[in-house]
Amino acid sequence: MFATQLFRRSFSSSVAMHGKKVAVLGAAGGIGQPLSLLLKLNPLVSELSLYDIVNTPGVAADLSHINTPAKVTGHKGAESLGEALTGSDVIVIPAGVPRKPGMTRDDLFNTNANIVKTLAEGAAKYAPKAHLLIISNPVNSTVPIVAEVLKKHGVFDPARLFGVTSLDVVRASTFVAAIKGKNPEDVHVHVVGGHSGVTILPLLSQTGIKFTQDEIEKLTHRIQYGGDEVVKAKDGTGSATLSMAQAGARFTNSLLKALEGQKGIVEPTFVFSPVAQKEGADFFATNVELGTGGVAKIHPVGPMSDYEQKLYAEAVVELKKNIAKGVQFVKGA
Ligand SMILES: NC(=O)C1=CN([C@@H]2O[C@H](COP(=O)(O)OP(=O)(O)OC[C@H]3O[C@@H](n4cnc5c(N)ncnc54)[C@H](O)[C@@H]3O)[C@@H](O)[C@H]2O)C=CC1
Ligand SMILES: O=C([O-])CC(=O)C(=O)O
Repeated sequence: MFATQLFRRSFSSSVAMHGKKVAVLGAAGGIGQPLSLLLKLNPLVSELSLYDIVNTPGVAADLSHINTPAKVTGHKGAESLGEALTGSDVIVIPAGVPRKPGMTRDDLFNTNANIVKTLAEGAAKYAPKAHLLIISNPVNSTVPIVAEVLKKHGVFDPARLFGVTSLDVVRASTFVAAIKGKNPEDVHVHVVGGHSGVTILPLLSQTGIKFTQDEIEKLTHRIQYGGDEVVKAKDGTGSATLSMAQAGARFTNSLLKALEGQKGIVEPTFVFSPVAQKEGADFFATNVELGTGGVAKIHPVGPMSDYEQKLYAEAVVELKKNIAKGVQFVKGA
């Protein structure tokens, strides 16, 4: 009870006037369950619709006993996707397989591309005005897949499609704070680019913190490959789930607050963006101001050191390939 109250206070100090319907697709999974728990505690959520191909009735029954206002419904199997999605304001997608040691995120493409495409088709049909938050990897390709599916259905609005890259920013704060003896909550790192390896570019030069070149190189590598630390430690049983659930709940909460009309909410996210379009990358993560219609203002990358400029060039080369692969998957089908 006390923990619940603490959680609720940390999300928002004011009680929602009108809540939103949030659907979680992949809700029975390693991310889906703790993410759904955190969303059940969020006072801005009036209805929580849990969809998966397995186990959602149990997850929904369990969460529904928590004494917060959000109404919880469970939907299992493809035939129930329509009822799960209809009326959704926000759809969060953590459906799909996670990595095992030795795999890259791109190795998940063959399985997850199909899963995400099917779910995007459902969203286009049953909730064409919803905001879509994509967690499923490889994010650099799954977000373009969703965009192409929505375009095919004539319902693509770039202001309502987000790749969730919040975990990179959460990790960057934690890792920088650890070596500088600071409170991680006080450390803000602008992480730009995409969500895999060299495409993750932490702009440590913008933090105002002094680093040696050795610290910069080690921290950059750790932030780029933070996901691998968890994959290795989980030793074949999956990748980050709990930290991802927290990061995903944080992003969803920020969006919900912006949809309710709160101003000045900025989150890093991978969106259809002009930032790197002249270099050929149509999607790019930078800080984005959120508003009542989703993306309100895309911030530029900002000043970069010579070292960061070199990494930026490497990131864009890889990102372009990942984006093209996603686009081709839908266009070539
Ligand atoms: N964006 C990010 O920063 C991060 C992304 N991820 C990615 O999130 C995804 C999920 O990871 P976990 O939750 O650990 O995996 P998991 O295997 O524990 O859960 C995935 C869930 O998706 C469900 N699912 C599979 N096919 C589905 C379909 N067609 N429709 C609906 N649900 C379906 C499964 O039944 C399962 O419950 C992975 O692709 C992983 O790489 C993981 C961590 C961070
Ligand atoms: O590493 C993975 O495969 C999962 C992920 O995206 C992350 O933890 O950042």
